[in-house]
Amino acid sequence: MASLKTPSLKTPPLSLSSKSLLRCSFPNNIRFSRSQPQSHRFLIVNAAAPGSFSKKPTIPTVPSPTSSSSGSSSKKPTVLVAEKLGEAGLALLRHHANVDCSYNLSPEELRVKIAHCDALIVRSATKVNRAVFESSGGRLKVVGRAGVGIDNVDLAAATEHGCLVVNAPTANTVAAAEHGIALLTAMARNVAQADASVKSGKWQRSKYVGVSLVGKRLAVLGFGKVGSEVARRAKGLGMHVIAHDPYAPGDLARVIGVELVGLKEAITTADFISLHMPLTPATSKMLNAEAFSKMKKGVRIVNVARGGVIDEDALWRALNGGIVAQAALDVFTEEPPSKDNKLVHHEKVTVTPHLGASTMEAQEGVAIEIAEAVVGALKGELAATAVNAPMVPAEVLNELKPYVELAEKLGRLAVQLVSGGRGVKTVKVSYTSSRADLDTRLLRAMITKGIIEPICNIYVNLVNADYTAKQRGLRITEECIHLDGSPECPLESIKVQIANVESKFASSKSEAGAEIKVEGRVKDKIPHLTKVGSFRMDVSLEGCIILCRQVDQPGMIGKVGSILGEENVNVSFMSVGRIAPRTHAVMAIGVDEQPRKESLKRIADIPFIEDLVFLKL
Ligand SMILES: NC(=O)C1=CN([C@@H]2O[C@H](COP(=O)(O)OP(=O)(O)OC[C@H]3O[C@@H](n4cnc5c(N)ncnc54)[C@H](O)[C@@H]3O)[C@@H](O)[C@H]2O)C=CC1
Ligand SMILES: O=C(O)C(=O)COP(=O)(O)O
Repeated sequence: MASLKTPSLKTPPLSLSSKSLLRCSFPNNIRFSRSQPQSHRFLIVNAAAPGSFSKKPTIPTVPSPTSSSSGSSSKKPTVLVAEKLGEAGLALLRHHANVDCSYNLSPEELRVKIAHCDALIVRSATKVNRAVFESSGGRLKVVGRAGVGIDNVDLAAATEHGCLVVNAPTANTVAAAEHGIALLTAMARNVAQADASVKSGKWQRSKYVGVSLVGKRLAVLGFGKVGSEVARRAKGLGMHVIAHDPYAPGDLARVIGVELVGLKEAITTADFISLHMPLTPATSKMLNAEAFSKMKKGVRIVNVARGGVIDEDALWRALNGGIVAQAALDVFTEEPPSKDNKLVHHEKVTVTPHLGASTMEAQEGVAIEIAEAVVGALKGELAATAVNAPMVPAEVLNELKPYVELAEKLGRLAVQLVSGGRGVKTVKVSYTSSRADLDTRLLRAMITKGIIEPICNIYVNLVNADYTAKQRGLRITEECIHLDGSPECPLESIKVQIANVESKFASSKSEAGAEIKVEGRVKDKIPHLTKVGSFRMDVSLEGCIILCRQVDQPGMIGKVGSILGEENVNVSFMSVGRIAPRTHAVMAIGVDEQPRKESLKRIADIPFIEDLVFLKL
């Protein structure tokens, strides 16, 4: 028995740093729950650069404006590396792309250069703002952030421009955690101040008496990759560690022996606070005057996250007012901080110049991680670390690949049946599946691509599909018709319906005449068209298709076939769908090349052919 239900869309959790920054919008009627482990997330971007390296899955895409098909250096994509990157990463990039290492570019120089680049790699110092995307003229396909924090990249602008943003979220975790611990211990024992004092010829042993860490309460704010590694190490130092993170998994905390608590409890009870959350609108100035006023007198603060999560003026006042005994800061709201920055010069503050990720090991690792992600994305392969697009697990992607092709082609066919391509606003997609947890994001994106690209000059990919649909007022609703059956096959069929439009092929409308309706399925991994309007057929979706409506009678196939033969048009398949014998039928003819207008007219003029349309796939 078939039952109707809205798809339950199981999507993996976002990279923790990206969770609150993801700005992809989805239609109102669909809710996404995120539940799969984050280690196997992948995304595909429609950048079609030449490919001869890995055999990872790709999806069929339209070539990007800069794509090429040969391996010659002039045809290779160009990658601008705007900040220092480890040699191993550069070597990997050079293998697949022309690499322009231009460091310390001014914003103007970056905007000029970017128009000639397919990818950009940055660290934390380069502001990749809207102007950068606008200056790229659509050529920029990938921004690689060689590190974790992506607060220096305008994700909304990237998404609107169909540009994928990837980061390197794992390679510098340990380095950042070690730096956090280094600052914690150095601060507690006044190492930096004492060092400067000795070097200036003094010997002030009583001035630099420190505080012990053992038995003290450390509150880790942001219990993600870095925060949890800091917690692990602090436990080793004998500290009592609590953590606050609204999204942290409780089981990881339990394993490490850390108690997850609310923000209030964390900041009011801690002797030490270590910050490890991303900078987002929600975390901006999270430690402000109000927060400081609630803290235990004499609290000590470490920040290896982002300067912006602290209200720096409020911290300065809290230091002077004796609430905060000491602070150790690796990061600042403005970097580098101005020469007269009050915090930098405060005697109770230890500072480093954003060194959290700066170990030899971390930089080599980050460079490789980002180079692989960027090269892969340029080739249309999977990106495990996309931060501005929905991500699909690799195994799901492999399985869905032929259905992804089917989805795009059905969208492309349906929109070509609309008179003048005008008035396409309401699209309903129905999936028939025995899977209760069918992930349709990729399919919906490709249907959107198929519908939008033939009618307007917009490049649509998985990154900007939902955004582009919304911009164009295109409302796509989805339903999943659940079948009892083997869940081996992810999808039985996909149906695309476009409502409230004129059709240039009347038979493509449903019985009620309200919507243009096309339906397809995958057979032997090949997408097939199985229904147009009320007419069943079975044609593989390759090349081009001629659809003819005729009065069903003997000899029609022969007549059409002869004309195509005379016109030297090669037929790849033919299929006739009819409601009942000798009534009306729709003939679908697959052709390898586009027939001349005159050839199509000769077919249309055959007696009893009532309607004809030519469709490109
Ligand atoms: N100083 C440096 O050189 C480095 C700095 N970082 C910074 O550290 C941050 C964290 O890095 P990872 O641990 O790798 O990222 P992550 O994504 O693994 O962890 C961030 C955690 O913060 C949590 N979070 C989000 N909003 C929060 C809130 N309002 N309150 C408390 N927790 C919240 C998230 O749920 C997540 O668990 C990065 O975003 C980056 O800004 C990272 C590496 C090096
Ligand atoms: O990975 C991060 O978030 C960092 O802050 C490291 O920044 P960097 O790449 O050293 O400029």
